[in-house]
Amino acid sequence: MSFVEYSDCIQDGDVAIVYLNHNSVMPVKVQHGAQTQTRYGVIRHSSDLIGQRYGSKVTCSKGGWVYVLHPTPELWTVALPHRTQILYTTDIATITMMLELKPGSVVCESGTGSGSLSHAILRTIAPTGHLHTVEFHQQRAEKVQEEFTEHRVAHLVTVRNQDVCKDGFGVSGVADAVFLDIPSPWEAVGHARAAMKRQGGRLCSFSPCIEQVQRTCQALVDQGFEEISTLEVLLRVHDVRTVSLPLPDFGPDSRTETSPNHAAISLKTTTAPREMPGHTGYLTFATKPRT
Ligand SMILES: C[S@@+](CC[C@H](N)C(=O)[O-])C[C@H]1O[C@@H](n2cnc3c(N)ncnc32)[C@H](O)[C@@H]1O
Repeated sequence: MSFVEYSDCIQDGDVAIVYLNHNSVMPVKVQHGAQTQTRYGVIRHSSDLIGQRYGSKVTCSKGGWVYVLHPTPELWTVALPHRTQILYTTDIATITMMLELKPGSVVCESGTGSGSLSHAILRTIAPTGHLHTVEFHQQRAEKVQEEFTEHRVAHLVTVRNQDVCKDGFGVSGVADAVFLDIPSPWEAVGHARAAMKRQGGRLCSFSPCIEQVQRTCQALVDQGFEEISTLEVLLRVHDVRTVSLPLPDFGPDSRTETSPNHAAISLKTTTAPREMPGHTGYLTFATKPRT
């Protein structure tokens, strides 16, 4: 098992994702002799997990069942232990596309936080890219390093425990893309520029408040970035429902003298929610031109 390579069967030492229902998934470190308690009863790792195929339905001791899934960055995002606010897949998908990430990309990120975005970046840039991620909170930096090792992606990432606004990313002239998710990104824009390749690259900054965006955009202009644009990604989930619509009434038919038609038809359609309490943050993108 690795977050960047698929395996068929569950092995001792893997991190598997136990799916209880759509709103409840949990990561499990698979170990010979260990047990995991769920609301459906106990899962015994040696007999229930090791050697089974990923995707199997496993019956727990109380008779209820769960699915055991191969980890992916998307499942990790909904299962990971939170140490901070995290980015979710709707924003992550847009960030990946707009930063033009691909296998082989070199990326700088700060702060690492709980590593939600980092895992998605690693899957995209594998097998030849590298992520330099900077986190100034020591325990968070250590915990995420431990997780990268358990998820077998540590060879693709360097974690630095330092203040990105004071000390930068620890590399210069190597990054194709930079991502910032810190309270004062404008203080890190100069370091971001220094970390990027001479031939240019893309930058993204995530901020919940528009005042942060304004200060970041000003810093981007001052540092010579171009194509600066800010967007917000809102997910609109449509409800499928059956509606009844009256057939159009064009008046009496003069030839047959029949009365107007008051019939209705019933059909399936979708409706968007009237309100979307979906604000996560603003994504500001910019391009560093070739120097
Ligand atoms: C909101 S979290 C990042 C979440 C992350 N994007 C994820 O998806 O899990 C912000 C992180 O930035 C770190 N941070 C804030 N200011 C920083 C700085 N100047 N240098 C390095 N890390 C910083 C915080 O300690 C925190 O862990």
